[in-house]
Amino acid sequence: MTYTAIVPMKAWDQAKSRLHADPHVRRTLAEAFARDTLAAVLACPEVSDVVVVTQGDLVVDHVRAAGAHVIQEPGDRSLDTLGSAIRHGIAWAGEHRPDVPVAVVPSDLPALTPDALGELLREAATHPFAFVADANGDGTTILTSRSPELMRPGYGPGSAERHRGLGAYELVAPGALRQDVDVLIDLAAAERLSLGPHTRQAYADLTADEASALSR
Ligand SMILES: Nc1nc2c(ncn2[C@@H]2O[C@H](COP(=O)(O)OP(=O)(O)OP(=O)(O)O)[C@@H](O)[C@H]2O)c(=O)[nH]1
Ligand SMILES: C=C(OP(=O)(O)O)C(=O)O
Repeated sequence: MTYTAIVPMKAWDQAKSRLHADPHVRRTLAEAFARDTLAAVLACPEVSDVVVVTQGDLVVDHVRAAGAHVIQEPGDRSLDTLGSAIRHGIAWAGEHRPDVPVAVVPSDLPALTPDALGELLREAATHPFAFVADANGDGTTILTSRSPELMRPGYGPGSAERHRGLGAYELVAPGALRQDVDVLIDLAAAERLSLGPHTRQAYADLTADEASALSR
């Protein structure tokens, strides 16, 4: 069973505001999380197409070179920007791969690995609609459905409860699939699990001043 993966990816200079870091550090980390997440999704044997939805020009160049499809979000979007980005991805899947299962994979999972994702997607395929709660338990990382038509994204604060309410089955998943990075403490938790190579390098490359400002 293969999947269409939909990866929402904010422009790197706009992403990860809750890290409360210097703009250069924030952008560098956001880019590294996104590159590691995308590399893991592209290398996952259960994924046949990867669709990245973004407004970022640099993201577009990287994503095309990496071998994924790109959907550029229109500028005039509703307030629910993550939801509308995902809906663009679902529309692509509905048009091009209507009978293929779908997985939404946010681009802030730097500990994600192709094998862990593959195992999860095989388990998810036994449920019409399913989700993975984030490491805190209140949010959602990965959301899956057996077809684009069955996908009901409810991302945003408190989304685990919302996805349960929408009938999604809660998948048991290892930390690598649950550890999104929203705030600094999440980065330390992802490091304990094992960071992807881009994030490991970006973290190691922080100057002593940047690292100490980040942890303050
Ligand atoms: N294409 C697109 N992706 C988004 C949008 N909002 C969030 N995302 C992506 O969805 C994932 C989960 O979103 P968040 O955890 O809120 O990440 P974020 O918006 O970068 O972080 P904050 O600025 O701290 O809210 C991240 O990988 C983001 O890149 C959006 O408006 N458009
Ligand atoms: C988008 C979500 O949350 P966060 O921004 O906290 O990752 C979510 O969990 O649905």
